[in-house]
Amino acid sequence: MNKQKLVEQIRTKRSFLCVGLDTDLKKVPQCMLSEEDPIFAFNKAIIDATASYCIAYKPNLAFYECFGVKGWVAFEKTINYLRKNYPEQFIIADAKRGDIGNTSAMYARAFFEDLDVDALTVAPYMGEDSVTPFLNYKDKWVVLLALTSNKGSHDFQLTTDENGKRLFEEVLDKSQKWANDEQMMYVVGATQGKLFADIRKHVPNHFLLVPGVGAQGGSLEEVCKYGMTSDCGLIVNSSRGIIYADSTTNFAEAAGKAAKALQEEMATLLLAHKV
Ligand SMILES: O=C(O)c1cc(=O)[nH]c(=O)n1[C@@H]1O[C@H](COP(=O)(O)O)[C@@H](O)[C@H]1O
Repeated sequence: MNKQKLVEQIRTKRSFLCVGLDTDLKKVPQCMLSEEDPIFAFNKAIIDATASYCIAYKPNLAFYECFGVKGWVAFEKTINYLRKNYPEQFIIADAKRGDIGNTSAMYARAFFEDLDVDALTVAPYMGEDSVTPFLNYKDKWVVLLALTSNKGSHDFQLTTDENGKRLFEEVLDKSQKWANDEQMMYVVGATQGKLFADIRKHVPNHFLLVPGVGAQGGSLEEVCKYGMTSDCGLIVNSSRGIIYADSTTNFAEAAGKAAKALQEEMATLLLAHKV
C-alpha cells in the first residue's frame, strides 16, 4: 500500500488505530482452545470485531514463532484472511529483522514476496546494508526502530555523541539517505511524550508507528499534540488493551468496544488537528 492510500484510509475511517495481534494462548478465552487452530480462530474473531475501527493490524512474530510450524501456519492464515476479507487494511509484520545484506534479502523475500505484508519492523543497529534489501519492493515499507517505548530505550537510543546529538536522532537523519517517507516509517513509543516534538524536527513528514498506549500507559493525546502532521502521520498500536479486553466468550465484542472507544478518541483528535 502506498502513502496516499494509507492517508485516504485514515481520513475515511477517522481512525489511525492499529490492532496488535499478539495472540498468547495463555490469555485467550478457554472456549478458543478446543478450536483446531486456536490462534487463527481467535485472530479471525478479533479481526471481524475490530476491522471497522482500525486501519492496520500488527501481528508480532514472537507470538507465532514460539509455536513452531503451527504458529507460522496460523500467522500465514491470518495474513491471508486479512488480504481476502479486508484488503484495505495495512499489515505490519512486527519481526524486528535486520542482518548482513544477503541475509536481510532473504528476510525481505519471506515477508514481502512469500507473505505479502505491507510493512516490516527493522532494527537499524547493523546499518545501511542491513536495511536497504528491504527497500527493493514497491509500496512495501520499512518501519525502522527509532525511539522505542521500553525502559531500555535509554540504554542506547538516548545516549549522545560529542555534539550532544542523541543516537535516535542519528538514526533518523542517516536513514533518510536510504529511503524517503514513501517507504520508511519510524517506531516511536507512545511513552516518549514530549520527545515526539524532537522526532518531528528530524522527520516532519514521515509516518510514525506508535506502540505503547493502553497496557504500557502512553498518552494518545500527548502523542497527537507533539507528533501529528497534516496527513496524520501516526499509526497508533494497541495490542493487549484491545485483544484481551475480556477473557470470557464475550471477548470479541469487548475487543470491538475497546477498538471503537479508541477510534472515537482518534476521530476527535483528527478533527482538533484539522486532518
Ligand atoms: O515495534 C513495535 O511494535 C514495538 C516497539 C516498541 O518500542 N514498543 C512496543 O511495545 N512494540 C510492540 O508493540 C506491541 C505493544 O503491545 P501492547 O503493549 O500490548 O499494546 C508489542 O507487540 C510490542 O512488541
